[in-house]
Amino acid sequence: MTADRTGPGPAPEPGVRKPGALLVLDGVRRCFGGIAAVHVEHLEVQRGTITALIGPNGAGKTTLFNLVSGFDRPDGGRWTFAGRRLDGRSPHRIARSGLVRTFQLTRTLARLTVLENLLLAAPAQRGERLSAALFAPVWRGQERAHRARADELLVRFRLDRLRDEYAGTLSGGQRKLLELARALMARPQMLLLDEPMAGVNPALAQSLLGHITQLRDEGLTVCFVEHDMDVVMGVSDWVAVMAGGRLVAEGPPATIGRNPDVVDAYLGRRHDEPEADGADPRRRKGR
Ligand SMILES: Nc1ncnc2c1ncn2[C@@H]1O[C@H](COP(=O)(O)OP(=O)(O)OP(=O)(O)O)[C@@H](O)[C@H]1O
Repeated sequence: MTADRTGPGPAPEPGVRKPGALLVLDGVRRCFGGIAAVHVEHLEVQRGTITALIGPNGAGKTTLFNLVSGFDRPDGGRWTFAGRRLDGRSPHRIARSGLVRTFQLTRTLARLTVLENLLLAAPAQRGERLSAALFAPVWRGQERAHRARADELLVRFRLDRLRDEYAGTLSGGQRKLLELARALMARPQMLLLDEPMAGVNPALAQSLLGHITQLRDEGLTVCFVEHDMDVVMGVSDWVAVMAGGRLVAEGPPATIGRNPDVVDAYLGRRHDEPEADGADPRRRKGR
């Protein structure tokens, strides 16, 4: 289901209920040294939308991503994905449920080729288990399917010419495309992207944004952390704002840009107000 981006949507209130919510968080808390880095009472992510998660440095955005994807453990709370409880599950189980988070290429992955990176990101192969020696034809069929999926993604992201290059030789933007392609090997329902545009040149950033909206149009749900307000306002259907670990506002991008609480807590000025020097305020970073 793709969200209706033209008709009236959910009210712009923190914690608002949404039709077709895919991810639903309740009372999710994480403390470091007695201080709550995250304390989200209620948050729903609507299926088939692009949701930007914004907030000042230290607001808790990355910690929230780590919790939801199983890479960190909460001190309290629960969340469901497509109606299934996922709190307490391992990152592997969560990814298998269809909720996948991208990571920057590690040094180890940089020493593998682009194609190897994709094949390694494929869902666990049954052939890896000893008992599966009995099922060699099944395993070979799976491997063929993974290769076909990798080829499809290499073409989609225009990385096919680079398939045999070491990932470490790619440009910043090409690495981001590879990270996206790796996440898509498992055919997820929802992607969590942490600053997908960081370190990407403007031309490739446009192409990356095009890919993300295209994936949304095909039914994928995307939630991304971003500091660049230009990107946030240009690409997202919905914006959730965190400050001090809490969800302080949410709404469509235009509404969020005019929300006085958000302006105070984060943006510093109204999104649609010109700066004194005449520069477009959307060029300002939220940092
Ligand atoms: N492993 C950790 N140990 C101790 N404190 C942590 C840890 N991880 C995060 N924090 C603290 O939790 C708070 C939230 O950090 P987090 O990185 O989630 O914020 P953020 O919104 O992603 O910030 P940024 O935009 O700068 O990436 C910060 O005060 C941070 O110092």
